[in-house]
Amino acid sequence: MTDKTEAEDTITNTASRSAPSRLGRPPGERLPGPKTNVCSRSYFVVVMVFFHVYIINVIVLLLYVHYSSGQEDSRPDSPRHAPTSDKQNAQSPRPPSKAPLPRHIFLPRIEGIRVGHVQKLSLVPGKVHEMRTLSLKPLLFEIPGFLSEDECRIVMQLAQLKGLMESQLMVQDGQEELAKELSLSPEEIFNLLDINQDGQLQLHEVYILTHSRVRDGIWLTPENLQEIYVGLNADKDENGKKSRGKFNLIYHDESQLVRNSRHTWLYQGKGAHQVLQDIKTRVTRLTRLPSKLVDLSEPLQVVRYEQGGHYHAHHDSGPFYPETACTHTRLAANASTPFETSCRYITVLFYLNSVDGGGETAFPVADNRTFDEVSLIQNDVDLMDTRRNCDKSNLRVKPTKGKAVFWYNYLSDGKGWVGEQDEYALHGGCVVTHGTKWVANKWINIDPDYQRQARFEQLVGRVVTSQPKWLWVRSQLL
Ligand SMILES: O=C(O)CCC(=O)C(=O)O
Ligand SMILES: [Fe+2]
Repeated sequence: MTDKTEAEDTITNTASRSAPSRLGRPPGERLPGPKTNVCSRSYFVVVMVFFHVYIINVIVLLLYVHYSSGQEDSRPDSPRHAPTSDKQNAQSPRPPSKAPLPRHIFLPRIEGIRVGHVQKLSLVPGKVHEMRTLSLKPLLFEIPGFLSEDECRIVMQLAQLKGLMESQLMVQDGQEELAKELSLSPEEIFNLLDINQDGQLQLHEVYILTHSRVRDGIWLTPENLQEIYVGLNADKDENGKKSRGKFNLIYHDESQLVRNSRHTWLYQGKGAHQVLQDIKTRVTRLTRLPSKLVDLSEPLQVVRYEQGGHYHAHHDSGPFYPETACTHTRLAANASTPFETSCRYITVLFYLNSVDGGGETAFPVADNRTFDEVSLIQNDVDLMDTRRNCDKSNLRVKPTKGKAVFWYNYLSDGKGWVGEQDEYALHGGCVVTHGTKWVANKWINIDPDYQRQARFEQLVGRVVTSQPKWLWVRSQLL
C-alpha cells in the first residue's frame, strides 16, 4: 500500500514496536506485504470503534451520575414529581414538599396460623429458635431463648451503667418542672379537670379522667372514680369539698401510678456495644422488616421493676387519626398537628431475668370474641388494673430469662402498609410479688401515613452524614 495515512503508519509502527521479540524482528522493521496493511487497517478501525464506544459510554455514565445526584440533592421528595427552583436548591435542608412519593416498600407480616402453632427460625448461625403463636388478636408470638444468658446480663449491666430513671408515664421532665413551678393545689387540679367549671365532674369528664390516668401518670380505680363522681352528685351542698378531699388523697398516693418502674434507653447503632447491635440485627431478621426501618426506630428501652412494681394495661401506640402526628416522624410533618402519638408498629419485649413471683405480662382481651371498651371495667373489676386483676386477663406470659414476645400494635391496611390500631394489643405488667423484674422493649416505629414515613427517611438519610442516626433529641416516649 502506497497511499497509507499517517495514522495507519503510526498504528503499524506501534504494532511492530510492541512485539519485537515474539516476532523475532528488530525494532522499527515494518511487516512486509499488502496483507499486513489490510490487517493493520481493519485492526485500526476496530480499535477506534471500540475506543469511541468506550468514551461515549464513560461520558454518558458521568452525565447520568452528575444529574441523578444533583436531583437528589436538590429535590428532597421525588426527582420526578417535585421539581424545585434554584432558590430552593440553595437552601439545605429544605422542608419536605407535598408531592407524593412512589411506594416501594410492602411490609411483611408474620402469619400466626393458629394459637399454639410453632415455626422454626434461623436467626443466629448454628441455632434454631422456635416461635410459638400465643394469640391471633393481637398477633402475638413468643420465642424462648431469644437472648442468651450473657446477652441478658450485659444489657442489664449496660443499663445500670447508664443509670435508670423513674418511669412516670407521660410526665415529661419539662412538665414535672412546670407542675412544681405552678405548685397546683388539689383544688386547682380538680378545677383543671372540671371542664365546664360547674363544680362537678360529669360523666364525660370522668371519662376523660379515666383516660387521662394514662396521660397524667395517675391510676384511678373504679372506686376512686365512683367516689368522685357519686360524691359530687350525692350532696350538692357538700360535694365539692368532700370530693376534692378524696381527690387530694388519690392524687398523692404513689401506689396509684400507672407505672411503677425505672427505665433507661440504650442506643443500638454503630459504635454501640456489640450485643446491642446483635440484638437489633436479630430483631430485623425476626420481623422480616427492612433494616432501615429498624435502624430508624427508638433505641432499646430497659426497664426494671422492684418488688411491688407494676404497669397497668395500656397500648404502646396511640390510635391514629388523620390529624395525628407520629412522634418519630414529626421532623417530616408538613404542618403542626394537634395530636401526637407514638407509632410503634411492633413491640418486641425481652425478659432479661426470671422473676421470683408475679411480673407476668398480661393481655386482658387477647383473642376475645369482640372488643368492648366499656366492658373493661365492670362490677368494680377493672381489667386494666394489673395490681389487682391480672388473674382475670385472657392471657399472661411468664417472665423467663432470655424469652422474647412480640406483637403487632397495628393491623394491616390490606395493602402492605400499617392500618388501624389493634385494640386487642392492650397489655400490662402484673405486680411483682417477689424479687425484681428486668425487661427490655424494642419498638419498631412506622408511620401509618406512608408519605410521612418516606419523607422522614429521606430527611434523616440526608442528615445522618453529619449527625448521629438517632434524632430523638429528647424522647417523649416511655
Ligand atoms: O413489664 C411488662 O411485662 C410489660 C412492659 C410494657 O408493656 C412496656 O414497657 O410497655
Ligand atoms: Fe407496653
